[in-house]
Amino acid sequence: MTLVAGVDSSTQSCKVVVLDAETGKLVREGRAGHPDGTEVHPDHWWQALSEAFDDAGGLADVSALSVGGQQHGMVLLDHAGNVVRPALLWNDTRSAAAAAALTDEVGADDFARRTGLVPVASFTITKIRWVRDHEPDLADRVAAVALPHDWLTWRLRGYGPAASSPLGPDLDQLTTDRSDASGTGYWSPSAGDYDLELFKLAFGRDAREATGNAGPGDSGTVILPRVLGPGEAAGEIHPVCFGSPAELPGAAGSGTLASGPRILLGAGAGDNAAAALGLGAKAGDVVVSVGTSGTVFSVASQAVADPSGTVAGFADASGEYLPIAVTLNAARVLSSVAGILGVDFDELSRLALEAEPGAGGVVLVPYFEGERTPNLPHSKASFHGLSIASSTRSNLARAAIEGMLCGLSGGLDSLRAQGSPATRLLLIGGAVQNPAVQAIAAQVFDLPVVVPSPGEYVARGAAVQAAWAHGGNRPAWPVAVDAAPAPDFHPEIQQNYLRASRHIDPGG
Ligand SMILES: Nc1ncnc2c1ncn2[C@@H]1O[C@H](COP(=O)(O)OP(=O)(O)O)[C@@H](O)[C@H]1O
Ligand SMILES: O=C(CO)[C@@H](O)[C@H](O)COP(=O)(O)O
Repeated sequence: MTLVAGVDSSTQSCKVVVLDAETGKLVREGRAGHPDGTEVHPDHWWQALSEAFDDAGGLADVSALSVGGQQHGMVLLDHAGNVVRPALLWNDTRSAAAAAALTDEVGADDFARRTGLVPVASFTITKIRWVRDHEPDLADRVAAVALPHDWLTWRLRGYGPAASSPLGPDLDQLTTDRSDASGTGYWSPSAGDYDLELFKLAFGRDAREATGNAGPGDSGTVILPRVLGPGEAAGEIHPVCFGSPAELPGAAGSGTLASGPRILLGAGAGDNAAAALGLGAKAGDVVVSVGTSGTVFSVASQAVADPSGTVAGFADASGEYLPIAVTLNAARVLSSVAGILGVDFDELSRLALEAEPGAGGVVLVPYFEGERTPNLPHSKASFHGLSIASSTRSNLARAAIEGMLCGLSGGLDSLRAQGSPATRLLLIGGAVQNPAVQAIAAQVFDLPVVVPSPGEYVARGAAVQAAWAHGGNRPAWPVAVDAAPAPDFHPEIQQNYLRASRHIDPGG
């Protein structure tokens, strides 16, 4: 049996799946946690990756692997391959003013036409502008800008700081893929190329794409990862990328990596594009993921440019496009409200299902972390419609789930407005295991809802890339369905939510 592996280096944790390349059947899996916060040193991801490999029983029998990961996180490297500062993640909103400035300088229409995006604080381009303006000494040291999956792939191939990597700091070996490049704000899905003018506008320095050939760096020019195509390989895992076998962090799994056969490394992908691959999403499928972020996306044959910025026009990992709307407030809304109520997730679910659709008029606009769609980075969460009679624990629990899903339902409407056909909705992500989330999704979305069997679909999509790079063809593994809650659309839930949203204080 040929085995392939996929990684999801996500916001809260690192997950690894090992699958049968022929059938896509799960053979074993592992995971390790990431630290909290919107600013994280990439070394934590590296450590978690090593632990997750160990937890998954090592990679000795694996033929190929690929890395999916959280998008947009800014990893800055100097000439010696050192990380210049902790990465600013997709949910770090400090660059909101930089986003507004870049939008003013270029114009929303032109930005959308050139990159498929209108800047919000999540996108990498706003983060490099923030560093230019707030940390100029660090900005001067920057020799390359990468994303989380790019950096992990580079490290797995054996590159990194001289003291802690077998092959040293060759920045020209950095790679990425079109799905993750399309979330930077300086890569064009329609042109299939970097927009180096935009990079220079944001960071004040020239940039060029990595060549893949070792050579002397050109001192002032910033290197951007070489963009690999679908099915392409980035290289191979270096047998001692985690250090010499004796120094490995967690001997068993990493030790087998050091002594095992060569492992091909796929291109990797942004997590949402990887999930689309893992689900085998087709035209008409709309994927809703409820993890740290809330995302609603579909696979499209044409690049999307929405000058309102509601839909981001990413590229996907199969050669097509991935229109997407993303909220900052998803699974953590449920943990926050469960914390307020002093209950666990099971009890939150029981309470929410006890209340009537519409939660007795109680609405939670859940902007605990500010918001990205709509672009309200400084806003805060607020409950609306509370009366003595309606202020019950059940209504508060239901309002949390309804509010979280209504943000995504607005995204679905915007995807449709951009031309995405929508015939069914596939529900994935950690919070979807909550029965109330599944049942309430069937009331908030006006589409048949399908819940694929529980699984790490981002990691699975990365494994699709690994199998594709290894065997030369994209595998078509089946996806089992776990549940299909009966359609029970209640339009008043969204109407009440929209009414309450009009009263939001933008803050700032
Ligand atoms: N039964 C549940 N009910 C609600 N939320 C849950 C439940 N199980 C897990 N979660 C939440 O799902 C999130 C993890 O989902 P995941 O998709 O792995 O996130 P990410 O990919 O962003 O790291 C956590 O915030 C966790 O609290
Ligand atoms: O910002 C985006 C996509 O644009 C997020 O989807 C991140 O990619 C993080 O994903 P999770 O870790 O929440 O899965």
